[in-house]
Amino acid sequence: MTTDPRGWQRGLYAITDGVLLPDDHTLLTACDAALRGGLALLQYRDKSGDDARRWRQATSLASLCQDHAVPLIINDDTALALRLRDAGFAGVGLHLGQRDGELAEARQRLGVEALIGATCHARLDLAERAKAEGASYVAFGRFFASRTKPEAPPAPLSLLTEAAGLGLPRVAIGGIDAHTATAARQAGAELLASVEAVFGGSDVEARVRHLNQQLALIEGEHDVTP
Ligand SMILES: Cc1ncc(COP(=O)(O)OP(=O)(O)O)c(N)n1
Ligand SMILES: Cc1ncsc1CCOP(=O)(O)O
Ligand SMILES: [Mg+2]
Repeated sequence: MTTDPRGWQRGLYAITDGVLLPDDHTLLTACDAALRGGLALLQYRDKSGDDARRWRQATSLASLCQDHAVPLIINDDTALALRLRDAGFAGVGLHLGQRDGELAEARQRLGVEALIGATCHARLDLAERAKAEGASYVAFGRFFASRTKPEAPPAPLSLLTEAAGLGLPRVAIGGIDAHTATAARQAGAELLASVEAVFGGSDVEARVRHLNQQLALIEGEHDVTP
């Protein structure tokens, strides 16, 4: 699905935000720029509760992600992910928090191929349960101060190292930027999830390229951008 030879399991995971990207044009322009900069995954996270807006924006993003061969992950909403899949979009996945519905049921409804991620906060037991219920990746955090979700419970970086034995890609979230990404990656996170560092300023493509360069430096690679 993704053009990155390492697939969706490693790299930058951008998450949209209804405050930073308030209208369709801003959302689509910024996501297109982020995809050009090089993403492993893109998540549509919209808390508006406006079904028409959510369908309109999700279909546009699904089409964009398909063009870039990057999976689109739908936050919170199993029904929306299913509806997109049934409309013929490829590479549509789902991210569920602890209060967003049953992961096992979502896995059954979306099928074995779908990417489904789970929020595990600072708890390995939640990650083990998510794995047993069919999660494709487990997300921990927040690891650093976050203006997007300041109330998210804090987690220690050591948790990422402890979670290595799960054998699933580990996502680090919460205050991930070009500086903090280093520590999260070194602690073991394969995927670095970020809202503000990606979408919190102008020239989103340059911001993503800079983040990817930081990740490449950590790994001693020359470049991870496409
Ligand atoms: C990759 C990733 N990790 C964690 C979250 C947080 O999910 P959740 O706890 O359900 O909180 P909301 O995002 O729904 O506010 C996430 N969205 N993505
Ligand atoms: C959704 C979510 N869950 C835990 S922290 C967070 C927000 C991440 O946003 P930012 O990268 O701007 O800190
Ligand atoms: Mg949620």
